[in-house]
Amino acid sequence: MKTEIQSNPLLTWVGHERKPLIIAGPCSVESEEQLREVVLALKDQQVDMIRVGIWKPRTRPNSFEGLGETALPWVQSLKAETGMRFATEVATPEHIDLALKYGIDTFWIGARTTVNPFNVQALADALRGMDDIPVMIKNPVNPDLALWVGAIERIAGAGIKNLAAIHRGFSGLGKGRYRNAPVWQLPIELKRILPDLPLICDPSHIGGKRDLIQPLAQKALDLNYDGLMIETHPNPDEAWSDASQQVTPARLGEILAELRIRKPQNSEPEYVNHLEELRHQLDQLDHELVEVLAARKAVVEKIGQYKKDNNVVIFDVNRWDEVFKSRAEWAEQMNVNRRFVEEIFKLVHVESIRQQTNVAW
Ligand SMILES: C=C(O[C@@H]1C=C(C(=O)O)C=C[C@H]1O)C(=O)O
Repeated sequence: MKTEIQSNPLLTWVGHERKPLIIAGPCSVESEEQLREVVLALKDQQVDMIRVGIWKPRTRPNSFEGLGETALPWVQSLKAETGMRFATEVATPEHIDLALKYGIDTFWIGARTTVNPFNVQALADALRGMDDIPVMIKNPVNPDLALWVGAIERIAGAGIKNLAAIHRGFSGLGKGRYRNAPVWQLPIELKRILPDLPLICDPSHIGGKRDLIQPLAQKALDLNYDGLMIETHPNPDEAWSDASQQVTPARLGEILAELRIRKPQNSEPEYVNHLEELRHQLDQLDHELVEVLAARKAVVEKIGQYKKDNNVVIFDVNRWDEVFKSRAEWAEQMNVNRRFVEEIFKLVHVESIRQQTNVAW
C-alpha cells in the first residue's frame, strides 16, 4: 500500500520534544466535581493533554452515552483555570461545532467512526479550513489497515497537518487476554508506510483491565510509539463507563514512573559497528532461510508432479498432521516458540499446496 500525507511532529502541537506524549483523563465526564478533581490531579503530573468523554458511542442502548453539551462549559472553565489542552471524541459535524464553541482544542475520531468512510468524510469536510487543530484517528474496530489509512488520508485531505494515529486494539477477535486484541503487526505496518505520522497507544482500551496498562504501555514504548492515552478517573470502581480499565491519577503517576524510556537511536560508533556486525549475521541467516524455502519448493513440485502422474489428490491430512506436530516439537527442543513455528508451517503448507496446484494443473 502506497500513500503520502504531510503530518507535523507532535511537538509542533504540544510545544515540547519530550516523548512520550501523555494524554490522560476520564472515559466519560460524569459531573463537574468529578472532572475538576481529576483535571487538577493530572495537572500536577507529567500529563500533556486531558482526554474527556463527552459523547460515548456504546455497543448497546441504555448504557451511559455521555453528558453531551451539558459537560462542555465545565471543560471550558477548567481549561481557562489550568491552561491545559483538552481532547475529545467527535463522531458528527455537530460534535465538532459544539466542541469548538466551548474551546476544546484537539479531537479524536473513534474506532466505531473510523470504520465508516461516509462518517469520516463528513468530519473531514467539517474540519476543512481549521488547519491548526490536531486530529487523532483511532484504528477501526476491525483489523483493516486500508480502512485506517483511508480515514487518515481523508482527514489529511481536508488540510489537517497536526495528525496522529491512535492504536486502541481490534474488537471481536474472540475472548482472549485483552478486551481488544492488539494485533501489533498492524500499527507496525502503519508506521512502515507512514513513518512520520505520530503513533499513540491506548493501553486502557487494548487491555480492558487496569493491570494490563503498564505492560502494554511499556511494549508500545519499546516499539517507539510517540505517546500514550490512558483513562484516568478519581474513583475508577464507581465510573459510569469502562470502570475496570480506569486508574486513579496517583496510579497513573506510578505507571509513568515505572516506564523504561529508551532512545530511538544511538549514533556512537561502537554501538553502530556492533549492530551492523550482528545485522550482517542476520542477513546471512535470512538468506539461508530463503534458500531452504527455495529447496523445499523444488521437492514439493516433484511431489506435485508425482501425485499428478499417479492421479492422487494434493492434500494429505495424515502427512500434514505429522509435519505440523513434528516441526512444533523440533521448535520446543531448539527453544524456539512453538506457536510461532506452528504459524510458520501453516503458511508453508498453504504455499506448498499452491505450488503443487501450479504443477498439477
Ligand atoms: C508435500 C505434500 O503435500 C502436501 C504438503 C505437505 C507439505 O508441504 O509438507 C504435506 C502434506 C500434503 O498436504 C506431501 O504429501 O508430502
